Amino acid sequence: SMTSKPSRPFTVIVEGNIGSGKTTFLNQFKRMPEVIALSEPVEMWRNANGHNLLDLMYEDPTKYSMAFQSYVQLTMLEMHQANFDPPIKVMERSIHSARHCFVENLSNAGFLAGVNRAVLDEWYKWICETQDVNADLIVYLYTTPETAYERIKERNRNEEKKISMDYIRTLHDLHEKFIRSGLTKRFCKAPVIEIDANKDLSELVPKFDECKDMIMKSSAHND
Ligand SMILES: Cc1cc2cn([C@H]3C[C@H](O)[C@@H](CO)O3)c(=O)nc2[nH]1
Repeated sequence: SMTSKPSRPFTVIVEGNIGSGKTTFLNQFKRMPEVIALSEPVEMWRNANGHNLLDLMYEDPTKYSMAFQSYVQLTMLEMHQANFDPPIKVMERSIHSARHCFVENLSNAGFLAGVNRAVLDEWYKWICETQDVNADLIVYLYTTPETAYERIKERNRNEEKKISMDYIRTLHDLHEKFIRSGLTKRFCKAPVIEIDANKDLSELVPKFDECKDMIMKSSAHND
């Protein structure tokens, strides 16, 4: 009989604060043929039709938060809908952390007026109701705000020069709430896999390998 191909690959979403080690985690999967690892589309945000929306947002969040988060929502939806052949897709962040961590933060900070937040929210609700933006596993890379901030300063990404410790602490709290409030159950039934990504990289890789094994086992289960 025809086996009905699942509408999407076994989907893993990697969530975590800025500087929590997501890129390092994703790179572990880039070598595996049965996995397609999709990094956050930062390059698209840096060049949206010639505009560096990421830089504009950090330079003048009041003026550009709406344009930036609206474009993030579109690019994240494209990532959710990207269905390649490999049976497993690992995504860096999601349309969900965009809404519940970053949009929430900009709104709380007063950079996103109520009307803008309402429009973003209407799009988000419609997308969740009509598109398949669900996941099979969520991996949460836990760090302290201090560790995250240290790594951001080390990595020294140009647009992130102005990031303050307060911003990272607030984002940390929003990620903790997003992950631990049960909100993720709306788009992923499985329990969140948490990795203590506070360690330095050498201790982290064995943890990544352990997590990779769990992902491979769960996805095999899924077929
Ligand atoms: C989904 C989502 C990711 C994301 C990243 N960012 C920022 C945080 C980092 O400085 C940079 C790359 O993650 O983009 C943001 O402001 N809003 C976002 N929303």
